[in-house]
Amino acid sequence: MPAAIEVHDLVMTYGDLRAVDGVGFEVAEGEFFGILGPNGAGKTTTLEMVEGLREPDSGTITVLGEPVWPRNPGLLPRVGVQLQASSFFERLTAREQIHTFAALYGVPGARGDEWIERVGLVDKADTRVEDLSGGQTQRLSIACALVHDPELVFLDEPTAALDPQARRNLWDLLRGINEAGRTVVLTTHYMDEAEVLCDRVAIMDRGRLLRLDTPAALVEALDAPVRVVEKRGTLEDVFLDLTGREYRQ
Ligand SMILES: Nc1ncnc2c1ncn2[C@@H]1O[C@H](COP(=O)(O)OP(=O)(O)OP(=O)(O)O)[C@@H](O)[C@H]1O
Repeated sequence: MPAAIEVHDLVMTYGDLRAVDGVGFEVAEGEFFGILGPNGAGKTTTLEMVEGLREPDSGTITVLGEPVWPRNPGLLPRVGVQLQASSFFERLTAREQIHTFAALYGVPGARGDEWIERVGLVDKADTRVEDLSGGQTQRLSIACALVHDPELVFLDEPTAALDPQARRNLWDLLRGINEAGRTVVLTTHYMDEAEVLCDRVAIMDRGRLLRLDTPAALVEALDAPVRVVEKRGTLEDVFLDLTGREYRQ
């Protein structure tokens, strides 16, 4: 399968700090790829360089066969990036926000309405973005990243502020777009999320890539004693069984 992303020997320093220190990896087309690592590992910096938002000190990056730096406008319609809430247009409602994104990408506003529904924000469509909760804002930012049906999607901790209902719904949504052939790259702090969703994960720490493999192979290779507990489900499964999977406000 051709590579959607090729990264070689990426370096980014902030003063004395090597935030990203010789990172290299490939992501195949159609792959669901996760980047894991503790706070400050260099995940966001890596992602921003791969997205073409930040210029690396050194190293090369190719996305969908094209270089990402200097900024490559040809890639914009083919790639979706979940922006931080601070990048929203001020004083627009959720619907106006996503319609604006749709218009920028030249897709019909109706597509924005579909996405409002898919992320469970119909009741909040007429609410201004600054009055949305953290989880609602996050769902809107994901919808805005996907409204133009990009071939490749980047999501930075997409489920960080979400309740279990929204998290599971987002998992289903991301799995769906991946099964439809889209490449998905995300960072996460949730191991269960990485295990359930990702074909392969890269584990970073202190700017370096420590391991890269399928979740199963990484667990298999674990050279440490583990406590084996037979489980029928997780506490989260119980919680969702009791409280349902519908989006909450
Ligand atoms: N603009 C910047 N100026 C200076 N240092 C920075 C800057 N951006 C990031 N850093 C530092 O670079 C390191 C890597 O940060 P980065 O945000 O990439 O980590 P991360 O793995 O995404 O962390 P988290 O899980 O907390 O989001 C951190 O030590 C951070 O403090």
